[in-house]
Parts: sequence; structure tokens; C-alpha cells
Amino acid sequence: MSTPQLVVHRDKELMAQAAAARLITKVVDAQASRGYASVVLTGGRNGNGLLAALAAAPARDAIDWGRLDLWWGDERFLPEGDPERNVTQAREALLDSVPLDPKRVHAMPASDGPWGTDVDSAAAAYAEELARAAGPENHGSVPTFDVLMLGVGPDTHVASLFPELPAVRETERTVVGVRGAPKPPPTRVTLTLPAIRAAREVWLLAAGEDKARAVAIGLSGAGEIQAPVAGAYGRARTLWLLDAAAASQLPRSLYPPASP
Ligand SMILES: O=C(O)[C@H](O)[C@@H](O)[C@H](O)[C@H](O)COP(=O)(O)O
Repeated sequence: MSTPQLVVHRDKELMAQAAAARLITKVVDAQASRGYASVVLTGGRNGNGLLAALAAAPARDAIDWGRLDLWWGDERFLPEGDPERNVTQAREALLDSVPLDPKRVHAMPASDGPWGTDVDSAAAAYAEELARAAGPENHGSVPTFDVLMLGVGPDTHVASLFPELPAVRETERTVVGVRGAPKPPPTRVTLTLPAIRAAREVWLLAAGEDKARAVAIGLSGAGEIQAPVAGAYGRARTLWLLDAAAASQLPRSLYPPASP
């Protein structure tokens, strides 16, 4: 378990731009050393804000888009092309404007796909897709993602792991179906905490006053069943990328020191 590191930016626009710059460097470095990179995308405003900032960054062309695997942390279980699907929003923000290899874009199943509305079978199929991509060095059933990004909900949820619901208690399966989610739509597919923790780096993105309490709880030693964000950490690094409003309720002991 890696100790959380905090980076606090002036506002959400700067946070998105700085996170996009950080992501470009990470992907370029991974591709230079290993030949390819893998990134897990998140839904929500902050995740999409980062993708839009990435689309606008001239340095984006440093990425070899054809050697980048994209996965999702969660998905709203809706028909293909629905504007509320995380993949639809990601396509609009960035994916449609860069030369990705379609075989490396691993969208989560839609509710009108081969498994129809059976969300458990859809989740199991995504787990198999992850297992196929995992190499022997991954000694597990998901690849070691270079970067896994997660938005943070005001109730401390990450991906579609909501406080106290069965999905956040899952210890074996890597992907599960969710029913009765408090954030619409109620039916979703999500990576579980064990899958999230297989990532080299986990980046938690939160901006705005309405996230301040969740951020403070997540960084104050809360249990992961009550506060799922507390269970989201990477093997090598856990990075909280915040704007000043989201950091405003952090205990003084955690807030980065002021300059001398
Ligand atoms: O499908 C979703 O809605 C998400 O993946 C969800 O986990 C999201 O990331 C958070 O709710 C934060 O969303 P915002 O960044 O919009 O606040």
C-alpha cells in the first residue's frame, strides 16, 4: 500500500491541465521503456475535464496512441451510444480525435450488447477480457495498469463502489455488476477494490467544495466499506489531485506545508 501524496491546484481548470500534462509524461515514459502503456479512465466531470484538457494539449502528439490500452473503472449500464455512458463521454472529450487502435479500447459492455440486460454476465465478460490481457508477470487476473484514474463522489464513492453496497465488499472478483446505485443510473458495472489496487499508480481526482468532506474523510483513516475512496491505492503510488476547494477541509497535518 502506497502512502497518499497530495497535489493541490488553484482551481479545477488548472488541475485538469496539470493532470493531463502528468498523464502525457507517464504514458510517454511507459511506452519508451516497455513499448506500450495502459490507462484506466473514469467517468464524471473531473475525468472528462482531464480528457478535454488532454485533447487541447499540444504535447498530446508525443503519445503513440496506437500503443495505448484504455480500460474503464466503471460504466453506467445503458445502451451503446447513450450520452450518459462514460465511454460515450470519453469519446466526445478525446478518444474520437486521436488515432487509437480500436482493439486496445476496452469499453465496458452496454445493456444492449451480447449479454443484454444481464449485468452480472456483462461484468464477468469484462473480467475475462482483463484476465486475457494480464501477463504472467501480473500474478493475478488484471494487467498492471500504469495509471488508474478515479473521480471521487461527495459520498466518498469511487468508480461504482458506493458506501456499504455489496460491490465494495468484494474480495475475489475483479469486476462486478451493481444494482441500486444511489447515483443514477442505478445499474452499473465496476472494477472492485482488488482490481483497482493492481494498478501501479492510482490518481484520485476531486474538485469543488462539494468534495471537501469526502476528501477529508478519505485521507483521515476511514474504513473502505464506509468510505470506498479510502481503499483506492496503487502499488507504487497513490496521488490525490485536488483543487483548493476540494482540499479545504483537510486536517492541517495533511495539507502541504506553506512556502517559508
Ligand atoms: O460513472 C460515474 O459517475 C463515475 O465513474 C463516478 O465514480 C464519478 O467518477 C464520481 O461520481 C465523480 O464524478 P464527478 O467528477 O462528476 O464529480
